[in-house]
Amino acid sequence: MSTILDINDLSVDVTFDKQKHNVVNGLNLSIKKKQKYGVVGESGSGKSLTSLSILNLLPDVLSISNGSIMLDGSTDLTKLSKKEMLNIRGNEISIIFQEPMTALDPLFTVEHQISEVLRFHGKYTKKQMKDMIIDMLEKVGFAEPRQLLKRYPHQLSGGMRQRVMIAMALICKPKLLIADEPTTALDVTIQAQILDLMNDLTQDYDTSILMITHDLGVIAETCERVAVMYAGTLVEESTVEELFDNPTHPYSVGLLESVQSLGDKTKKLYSIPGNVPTPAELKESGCRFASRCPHVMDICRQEDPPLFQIDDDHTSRCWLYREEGEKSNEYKTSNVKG
Ligand SMILES: Nc1ncnc2c1ncn2[C@@H]1O[C@H](COP(=O)(O)OP(=O)(O)OP(=O)(O)O)[C@@H](O)[C@H]1O
Repeated sequence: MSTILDINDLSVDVTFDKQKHNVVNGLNLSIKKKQKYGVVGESGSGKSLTSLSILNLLPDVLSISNGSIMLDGSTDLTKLSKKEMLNIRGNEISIIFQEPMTALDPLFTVEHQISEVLRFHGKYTKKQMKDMIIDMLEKVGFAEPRQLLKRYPHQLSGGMRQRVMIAMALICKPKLLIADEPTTALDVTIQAQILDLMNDLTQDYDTSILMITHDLGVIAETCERVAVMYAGTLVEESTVEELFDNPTHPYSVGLLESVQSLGDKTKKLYSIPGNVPTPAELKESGCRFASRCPHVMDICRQEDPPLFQIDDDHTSRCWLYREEGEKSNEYKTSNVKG
């Protein structure tokens, strides 16, 4: 399978009090065509900044300090101007946010907002646009799409608004859909419907998904591969099945434990002690998880762990796996994607 998005050694910095602090650190991710790829981590792990970097939507205080983001092997998105990026957004890459009201304009009808996307990216007559919009609204599950055309966002429920967002995001059949916490604001029953819908439609359109979430349940439901992020670094990467069966990084183990304890009423609710360090709290070197890790060793506080190869398809940024990394002959930081 060829690659649709290749993030290479991406670093993002934030500037405050005239100082630069690192918030995404040497990130490597590769999403294949038609693949559903998840990025999971607690609040503050750098997930959203990764998706905003892809779309050149970083706020002014944040900037990409290193790396490239290749779309379809040929276009480095970090090199595009805001204007050039407008042609990519909505057409080749679309994004759905947690709260559709941030993306939908309260002043315009559903029909107007979806036609804007079509007007920007194609040359269609009014009649063609209307037909395409009705067809798309039907695909996202509206039984009476014509009745929806003249409605305003505030006249819709949260689930309906998210369906409209999905219609807007997919109407140009993008190569990649970034879904940033797309169901977090919705009721559990609606969540499942929206995830199913995204799964089905992206399959029909051969669209890859980058799913950004703090919720491992969402990853299990929708994704094939997963990257676990912590304080701006990728700490573990594998298939979703492998992460659930054989998590290696102590942070991933903690995340999984907190999900499992949710489902087991006999167990006390588990949460990983402590918080993700803020950019200003990060140490110069050493593992970023060291202060919360139950297995912390001296080396963890001194040296940045590289990504160790656990097996062919599984990497983990933890000194506990140094031996496995050496055995598999991959313990060369220059050789491993990190
Ligand atoms: N506009 C901003 N100004 C300053 N710092 C920021 C800004 N946005 C994010 N950060 C910092 O960057 C780090 C990563 O933020 P990011 O939003 O990517 O995390 P996240 O994993 O997506 O969490 P969340 O789910 O809460 O959005 C955080 O430590 C945050 O403090």
